[in-house]
Amino acid sequence: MKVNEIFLSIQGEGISTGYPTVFLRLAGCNLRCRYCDTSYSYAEGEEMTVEEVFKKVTSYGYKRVCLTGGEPLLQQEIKILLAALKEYEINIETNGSVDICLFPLGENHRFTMDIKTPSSGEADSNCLSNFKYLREKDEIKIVLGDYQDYLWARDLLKQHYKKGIITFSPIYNRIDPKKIVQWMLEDRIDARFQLQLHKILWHPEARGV
Ligand SMILES: C[S@@+](CC[C@H](N)C(=O)[O-])C[C@H]1O[C@@H](n2cnc3c(N)ncnc32)[C@H](O)[C@@H]1O
Ligand SMILES: Nc1nc2[nH]cc(C(=O)O)c2c(=O)[nH]1
Ligand code: SF4
Ligand SMILES: [Mg+2]
Repeated sequence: MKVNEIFLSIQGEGISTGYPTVFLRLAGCNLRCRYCDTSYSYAEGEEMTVEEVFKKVTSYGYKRVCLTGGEPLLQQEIKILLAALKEYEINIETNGSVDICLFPLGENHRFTMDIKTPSSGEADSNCLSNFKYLREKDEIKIVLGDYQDYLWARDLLKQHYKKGIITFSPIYNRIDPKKIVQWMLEDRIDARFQLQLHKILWHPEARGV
């Protein structure tokens, strides 16, 4: 597996925000979101065997893992890793462009699937058939840069949403986060608003946190 970084921090995003979590960031991505805060993961990485990754991830003594990147679903070996970590609570941050039905998940594992909005420049990459494979416990994450993105996302959800926990969040430093809250409440949207907690606690460009 090509690994960009492995570190222990607290989960800064999504429904497990605040819990100690081991982060496994795989290298390489098939998209180029304009706002991407992790472009250092596109090329930088070290080849590690699944056994080496397993050893490192389990060495921290926490049973909560965030598998991210780059795009983690581009590396087939994650299937072996997920099987080895079947008792671990794992969320897989995926960009929504990869067919998730090729990665059936166990009870303790869930997807956090982005829907790429127009501001990302990658809205044509969304694999919309993924909506039918998401379960109640999976997350659908929508990162917004402006009102156009919000309207676009609201309409897309109306058409395609089936199951899963929806979160809205801002592109960091691009939009006043309060505006998103205001739009959600005006439209009586029953979704979760979130900020990237790690960027509040540490420098927004800090790595390994
Ligand atoms: C770096 S990506 C890696 C996983 C996968 N490639 C994806 O896009 O979901 C992890 C999460 O960070 C979010 N993200 C990246 N840059 C961001 C930024 N500048 N502001 C807010 N969220 C950002 C992405 O939308 C995604 O939900
Ligand atoms: N603390 C912390 N929480 C995170 N949740 C998702 C992250 C990611 O980069 O995918 C991330 C990250 O980079 N740091
Ligand atoms: S898909 Fe994720 S890692 Fe890839 S460019 Fe977009 S935000 Fe960055
Ligand atoms: Mg991040």
